[in-house]
Amino acid sequence: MTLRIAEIFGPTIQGEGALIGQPTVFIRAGGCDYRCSWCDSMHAVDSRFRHEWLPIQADQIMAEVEHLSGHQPLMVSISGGNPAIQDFTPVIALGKARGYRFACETQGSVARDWFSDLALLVLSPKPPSSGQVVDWTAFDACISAAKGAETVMKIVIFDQRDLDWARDTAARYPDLPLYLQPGNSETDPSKPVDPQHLADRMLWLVDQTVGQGWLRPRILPQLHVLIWGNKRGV
Ligand SMILES: C[S@@+](CC[C@H](N)C(=O)[O-])C[C@H]1O[C@@H](n2cnc3c(N)ncnc32)[C@H](O)[C@@H]1O
Ligand SMILES: Nc1nc2[nH]cc(C(=O)O)c2c(=O)[nH]1
Ligand code: SF4
Ligand SMILES: [Mg+2]
Repeated sequence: MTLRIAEIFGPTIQGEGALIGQPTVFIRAGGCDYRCSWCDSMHAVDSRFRHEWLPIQADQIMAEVEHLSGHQPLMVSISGGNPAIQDFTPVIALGKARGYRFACETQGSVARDWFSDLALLVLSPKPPSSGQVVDWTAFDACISAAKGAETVMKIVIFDQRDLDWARDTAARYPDLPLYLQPGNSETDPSKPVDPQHLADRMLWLVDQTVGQGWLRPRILPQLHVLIWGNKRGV
């Protein structure tokens, strides 16, 4: 069975959320059931890039991960696109047998049995600014599919409306650790990011959460964007 993979890269550091700073290899699956207006990974979403998504077998994927990591087991993040539209069971089984651990980033629109094989499931429901509408039944099915696997929620915030939405969403899931990250409005890899702009976005988000007495979320920037801008494969 083959999977459609847009890119495999690393080791780099996890730039977002619960595992920020942790050495990680990324497997970016090709294809997504969403079209977020601000998606920073359209090369793994838009079918215009489909010819770049290699059909590749699970053992070839793990061979590349092992090659990149010098055969040192580490955290592997399965992202995309939406990796949940494909079956990563064999990749995770091969990797775990060799000591690798797996995290997955998904928007929570498709539940998979293999979520329970993960060390961490990152569910990132999409706020109004994305232009997408969350199917909460599917989202709840993702939480159930994770079974015992650690599950966190990470929400991207562009504006006040997103923040109000995140507060309501967080209240529905009082037991999920919650991460907020400011949205990056410049996703063109050929354009530089302005570090002061990113800092200003963080400042606004901290002011509007912690500053207003909402102390539940952890608020983190995209560390990889601070380091490498919108460069691909980092
Ligand atoms: C590219 S997505 C791929 C995984 C999955 N489709 C999802 O959205 O969770 C990985 C993470 O990047 C976030 N993301 C995408 N575009 C972004 C942007 N412009 N600014 C900040 N975060 C962004 C997503 O919300 C998600 O948490
Ligand atoms: N360094 C780094 N950290 C990340 N965290 C989530 C990413 C993603 O695109 O899923 C990502 C990515 O592309 N690079
Ligand atoms: S769900 Fe994720 S990969 Fe798909 S369009 Fe939205 S941000 Fe991009
Ligand atoms: Mg990314």
